[in-house]
Amino acid sequence: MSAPDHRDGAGGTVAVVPLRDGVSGKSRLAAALDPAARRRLVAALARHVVAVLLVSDGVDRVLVVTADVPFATETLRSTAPRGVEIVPQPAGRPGLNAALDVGRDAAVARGADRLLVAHADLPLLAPDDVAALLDAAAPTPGDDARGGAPVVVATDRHLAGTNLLVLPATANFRFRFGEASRAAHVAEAERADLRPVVVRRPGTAVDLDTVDDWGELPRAVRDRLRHGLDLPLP
Ligand SMILES: Nc1nc2c(ncn2[C@@H]2O[C@H](COP(=O)(O)OP(=O)(O)OP(=O)(O)O)[C@@H](O)[C@H]2O)c(=O)[nH]1
Ligand SMILES: C=C(OP(=O)(O)O)C(=O)O
Repeated sequence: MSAPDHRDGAGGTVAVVPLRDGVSGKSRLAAALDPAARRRLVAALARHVVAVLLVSDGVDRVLVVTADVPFATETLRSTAPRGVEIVPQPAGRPGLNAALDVGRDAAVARGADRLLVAHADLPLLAPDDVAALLDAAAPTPGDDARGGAPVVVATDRHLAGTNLLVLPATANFRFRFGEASRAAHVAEAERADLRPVVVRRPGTAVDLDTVDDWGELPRAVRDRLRHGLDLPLP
């Protein structure tokens, strides 16, 4: 069952997508793609993730947090009319975890009761994946009495990182993206007395960081991303 639609009012589930600048991202792909191709790739991937979130049941709003507003604006030009909002990341708050704190503040200010953090580099993400994460989450954020877990961690294919994360918007939960973040987020949920569940599905587990990740993508997906072409929505 999908969450109620709060598009016209306060509350609901707000997706927060961190997006790095158009120059430095995807540095680990430098051996496979030149800077212009990496920029096209980052843009096409971000458009894909945002487009999936915008059509997913249960997602009420999409915020993209970035220090590079011109890049994000250009990247999302085709999706912006459909409701994505770009939130500037101040220069004094650098890094991924700080970006998410900025996004959380913005989401709470817009009345969010649940956050869905989604990285902008998930080429196989589909609306069914988003639905599965929200189904695994407690219907009332922070309350698992009616089934579902307050914190849902969607890990990567190595079971090491976190590609998406569902949590109550106002929970005392520190973002711990970086090395071994799957275990760090599970520990953080337990510290905050919020039951965590870890989910691993093909659409949520495949992120694009390394040359190995690039090589494992279906050829048709690689060809589109190399040229900055949008990925088809399933
Ligand atoms: N706003 C913001 N987003 C970030 C930052 N660092 C990473 N991201 C985003 O967080 C997600 C995961 O990024 P990573 O895979 O850790 O880093 P990356 O920049 O994509 O790639 P590498 O250069 O290889 O580390 C992607 O959506 C990035 O765009 C940051 O400092 N600020
Ligand atoms: C920062 C993370 O992602 P990535 O593996 O994309 O660097 C993480 O998993 O915590």
